[in-house]
Amino acid sequence: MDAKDATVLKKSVEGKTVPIVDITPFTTTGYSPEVKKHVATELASKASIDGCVGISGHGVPDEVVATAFVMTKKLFELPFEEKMKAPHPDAPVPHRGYSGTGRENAARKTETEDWDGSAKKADYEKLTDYKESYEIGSESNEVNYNIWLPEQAFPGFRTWGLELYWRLHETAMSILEALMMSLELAEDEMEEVRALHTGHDHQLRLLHYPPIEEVLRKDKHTSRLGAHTDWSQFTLLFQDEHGGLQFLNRSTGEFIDAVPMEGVLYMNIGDMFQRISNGFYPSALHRVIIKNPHASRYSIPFFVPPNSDGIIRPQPSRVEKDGEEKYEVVTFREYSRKAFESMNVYN
Ligand SMILES: O=C(O)CCC(=O)C(=O)O
Ligand SMILES: [Fe+2]
Repeated sequence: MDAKDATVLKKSVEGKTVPIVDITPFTTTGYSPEVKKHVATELASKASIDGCVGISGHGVPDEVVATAFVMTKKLFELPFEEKMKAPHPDAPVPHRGYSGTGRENAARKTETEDWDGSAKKADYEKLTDYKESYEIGSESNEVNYNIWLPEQAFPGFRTWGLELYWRLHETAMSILEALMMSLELAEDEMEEVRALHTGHDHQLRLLHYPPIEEVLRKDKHTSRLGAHTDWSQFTLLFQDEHGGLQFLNRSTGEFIDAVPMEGVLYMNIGDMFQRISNGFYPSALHRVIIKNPHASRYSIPFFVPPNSDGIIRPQPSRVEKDGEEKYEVVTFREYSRKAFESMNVYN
């Protein structure tokens, strides 16, 4: 890609937005297979373009989402010393607890995949994402075990976090069913994919992006969140009213807005489901730009990775349709270890 193309890639298009699909028939009982098939087909046509789609009818009540943002804000408003009572370790595992600003560099992972040939490696090396985060998982995950604040530091936080985790698990599994139906997988293939999801491997992430004036005072090598793909199967995301999340329009090379809308979550395909689907669904390149520099921005992604021993292979019926196997078999453990190492900034 030459320098001119790279300029285009960095531009975003005003007015063009991410498509929306209503998945109510997958989150509510009583719908016929024909109706579900109709939704799955719509999902296939919309989400296969850029690997992203807005989802309504996802089953998470508005009040639950509103409370989630109240709790997230309260968490990050705690004094730094309090938040550091649940520190993320200086290691990839467990990927849990609180990370202060400047620890991650999401674009670094993607840059190694050469999405933008003009990117100056030295600049990427210096760049850090200016955000703070807190990761929550299942209490039964013994590898990625939770790192909690003491109860008195934030009463009710732990109970709330786990409730939200399991609520989002339900939605995620409904979306998985829709995705599998959209790929027309055989029943044994669906069983193989379902078996990758025991429920204990998701990652609920609470995110805070501070106002930008504060960022600029501290360091010029910062971004809200550099362009990257997720390594999950797929990711669900709620963002506040400030917006800023964008996905790459693969045909034009421009980024399009994921506009905040009540009742809509954004779903993006990650590296693993790109492989499972033999490339039918592309892993979505996304970033967070500054829409309102004066305000804090909050978002809540829910990553849906396969379990860590999971073997990820393009499903045979897709390979047969495509006439070639586009990806080699990988284990999620090895894939995610490499991805995590490449994007973390250790002191
Ligand atoms: O904050 C957002 O809207 C995006 C977060 C994200 O892409 C990530 O954490 O991987
Ligand atoms: Fe992401």
